[in-house]
Amino acid sequence: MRVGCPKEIKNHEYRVGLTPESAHELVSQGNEVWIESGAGLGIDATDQQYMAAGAKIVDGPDPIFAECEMVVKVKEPQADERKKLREGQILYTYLHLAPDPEQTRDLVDSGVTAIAYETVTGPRGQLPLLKPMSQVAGRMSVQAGAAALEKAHGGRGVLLGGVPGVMPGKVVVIGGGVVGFNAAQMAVGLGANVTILDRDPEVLEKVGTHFEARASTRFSNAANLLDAVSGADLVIGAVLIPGAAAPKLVTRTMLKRMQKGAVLVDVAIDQGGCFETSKPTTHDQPTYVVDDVVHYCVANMPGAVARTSTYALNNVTLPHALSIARLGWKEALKADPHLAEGLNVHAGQVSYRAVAEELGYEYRTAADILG
Ligand SMILES: NC(=O)C1=CN([C@@H]2O[C@H](COP(=O)(O)OP(=O)(O)OC[C@H]3O[C@@H](n4cnc5c(N)ncnc54)[C@H](O)[C@@H]3O)[C@@H](O)[C@H]2O)C=CC1
Ligand SMILES: CC(=O)C(=O)O
Ligand SMILES: [Mg+2]
Repeated sequence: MRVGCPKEIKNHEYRVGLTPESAHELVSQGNEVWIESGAGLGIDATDQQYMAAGAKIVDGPDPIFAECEMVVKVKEPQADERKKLREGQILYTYLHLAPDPEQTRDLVDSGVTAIAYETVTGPRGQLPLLKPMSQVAGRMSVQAGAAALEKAHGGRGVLLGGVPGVMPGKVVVIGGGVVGFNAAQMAVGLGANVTILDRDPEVLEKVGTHFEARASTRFSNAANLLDAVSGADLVIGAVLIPGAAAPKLVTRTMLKRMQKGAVLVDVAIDQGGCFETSKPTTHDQPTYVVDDVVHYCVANMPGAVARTSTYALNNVTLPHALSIARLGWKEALKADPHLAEGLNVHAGQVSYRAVAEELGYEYRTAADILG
């Protein structure tokens, strides 16, 4: 198969869909790999390294979208990229369609076969292609929140770890999955006072057993959320209902009860965000203020630590890319029901239930498409 990898064009997105090592694996299994010149520069992977791996370097993204059977990326295709997608082409990348009606419409209109990293499942129902980026974003959320808490950045001037004789900051993590667990690890490590809320008793038990007295757990309902966020210095939004738009758990009314200069980091922003007042921001301008509360809502947090993130991402995306290239998308999805969960759009039809329901499309099951 001819597999192409364009340079990412989202704001401050330095990751790349294929590392030279991944390109080499694809080439050594008999595939052709086309890389846009400069695509790897964000991680210091040069065109020469890709050529040494057996890839062909092309100028600009157009040859890749025009001539490659599969396009491998990191972020959802931006409007300019979507215009270039073709019927029958395979797009393999993060999509986050439920909160994004424009992108969904363009993918449906293009006739592309779009496989979303974030909905591919693992044998125990986990999301293995989302996991490494959630680990990164969870860990980063505490760094981002700690910086935003500084007075010069609009925050209330609290050091999360405190100092001897002065109380530490209060960190509230909503959702104890991968992002939440990693955020809690960092916040606990800094010596903050940490509370994790989730509505899944098994998650509460796992997190409670792991952190023991170093963090508190609370069931997530409206009353407990209001109580927790109203006393918090930093609130991290880390909920997920796979493939669906995030529930708005912290309402505008709750926000008004928060402390002046408190910080919200909404990691769930790529699924629309779990605070009513969240809207996506970029690494260029990561924060804004509503009702005296600082909001950080960057939808591609891992892009800022592109070296760590690109390698962590390629570790989990490459095996499926290899099987799609070897078998073709249809046989690869038939052979692996977990990969089939990644099919979101095919030939003008939406094949992921939560996306179809959220955006009002007819839903056609992947099983039906695969025949
Ligand atoms: N902004 C960014 O750059 C990035 C964003 N993300 C996003 O972060 C979000 C979280 O991802 P993961 O941690 O991997 O998901 P996960 O599935 O591991 O964890 C989500 C947790 O939310 C909990 N939850 C669901 N409804 C809840 C509620 N009403 N109250 C409290 N908890 C609730 C679930 O029980 C689960 O434990 C996703 O939207 C993901 O796409 C991930 C990586 C990067
Ligand atoms: C998961 C995701 O959206 C990201 O890594 O940017
Ligand atoms: Mg994202």
